[in-house]
Amino acid sequence: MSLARERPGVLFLAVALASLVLRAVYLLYLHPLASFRGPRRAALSEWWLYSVAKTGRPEEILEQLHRKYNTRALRIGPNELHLSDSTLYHTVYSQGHSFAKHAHFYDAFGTVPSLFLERDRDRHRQRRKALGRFFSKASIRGMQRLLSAKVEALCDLISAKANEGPVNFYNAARCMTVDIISDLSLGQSFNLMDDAKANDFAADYLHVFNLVAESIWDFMYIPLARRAAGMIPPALAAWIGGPVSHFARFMKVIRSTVARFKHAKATGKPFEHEVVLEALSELPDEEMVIEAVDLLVAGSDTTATTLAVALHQLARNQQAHTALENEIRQAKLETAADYDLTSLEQLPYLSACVKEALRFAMAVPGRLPRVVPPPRPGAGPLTVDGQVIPPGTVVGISAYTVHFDEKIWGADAREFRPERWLEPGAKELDKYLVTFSKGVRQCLGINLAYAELTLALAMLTARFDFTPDDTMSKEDVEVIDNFTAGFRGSGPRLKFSNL
Ligand code: HEM
Repeated sequence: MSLARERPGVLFLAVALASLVLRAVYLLYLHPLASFRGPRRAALSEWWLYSVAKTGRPEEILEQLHRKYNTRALRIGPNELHLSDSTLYHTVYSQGHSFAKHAHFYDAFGTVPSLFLERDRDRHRQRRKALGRFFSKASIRGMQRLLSAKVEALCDLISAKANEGPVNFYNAARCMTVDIISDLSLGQSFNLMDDAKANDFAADYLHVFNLVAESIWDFMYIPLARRAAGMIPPALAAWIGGPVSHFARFMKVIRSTVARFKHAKATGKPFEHEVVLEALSELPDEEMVIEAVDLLVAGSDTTATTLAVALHQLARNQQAHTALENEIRQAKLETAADYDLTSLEQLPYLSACVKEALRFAMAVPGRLPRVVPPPRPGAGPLTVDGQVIPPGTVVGISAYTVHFDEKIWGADAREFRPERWLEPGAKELDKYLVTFSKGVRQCLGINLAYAELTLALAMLTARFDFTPDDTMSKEDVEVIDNFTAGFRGSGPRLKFSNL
């Protein structure tokens, strides 16, 4: 009693220390995950996971730890496990909605529930239905002219710049994918390709995507950071300058496009083609804005990274490059009209290159955390190596784990080898191509991504020879994970010559 009155600070510290010690004892010895192996620091707090994420290469670190602790269910947080058993992928990411997205992880992406963030089963289904029609295979085929016009514009730009030295192909691909998704979603292309003055294709808007990517782990593990960022008024953002002001401008453009869309709809003036906003027109303005932002972010760098990795690998792998070139030449693709998606999809080597690029580049390489549901009648509990994973545990399996699993792909799992998709039994491999995740929350943009990759690989191979820029460093092409993959340095730079 007297200590509380005379030295309240000391008492407070003693209580705080005791509760920390008690919490540590609970987490290490009494928690339902106490028997799962992993670093002690991981069991004690989420800061360990934050520090691992910030290295940019969390998947490699987790892979080493699975080996070190000799477990396929590694404890990576107080209540989280990373699983390295590829056969469980379809259980965790299933057609049923039973494994829900983990709120704490996904809150980093925003607070307004977009399709990507919605956790309510029925609301997600409704939104998915509304948007799904637009991104169906048939609908994407219907947009083929728009897509090939954009790929052709990229080829023309590269052709014009080919004599000026190597091209930053990663940025070039990003400009193209942003132009495509902005046109499809908003009915108004950002025209980044038109703004690209030099061979580095360093359009201002790409800084916005860099900013989103670079902040994601801070926003995830430091909630205060995301709240503070959300409160920056536009005038202050403009004053801060750099990527923050680009982001404010980006939001302004989207808000005014949504307003313009609503006005055009009310006055009966249609857009040149059907746009995604149409499917969302019943939503409140802010939800429309956030959905458009999500589509722009989800539908640009992901495809661009995959395309950049594909071209870089083909530039390094003469055998694969020649095989693709021969197939494209024999297909006699002379005018833009010959680049018909249905016909291109029949070209086996091209299709193998697209799949191998999706496997090897894995534009979303990491774990997608889900919460283990309570057991359902008739279904057994989630079990790894004989250990039952308690309901309420957060679990995730990385695409990196599945795509580099030698039991599935063989000893050359870490090599870019399109031929693996043409060998006997290759059909079985489709199941383990998890780039877009699987089940009810799998990517909405699969058909669009496949179409862009197919058209771009075909057109670029038909028009150019390309080789790596020999001034590129290892760091330039080192892939890092900011939820979506990016590069530590410039990304692939390639020398193009017209064929
Ligand atoms: C190679 C390119 C792409 C890759 C690798 C990719 C990957 C993924 C992955 C792994 C998810 C699941 C994320 C999670 O569960 O947290 C996802 C969801 C999503 N993707 Fe993609 N994506 C790509 C292209 C696109 C494109 C072009 C669009 C544009 C429409 C798009 C829009 C979305 C949306 C809206 C979701 C949320 C779906 C839902 O929760 O129902 N993605 N994507």
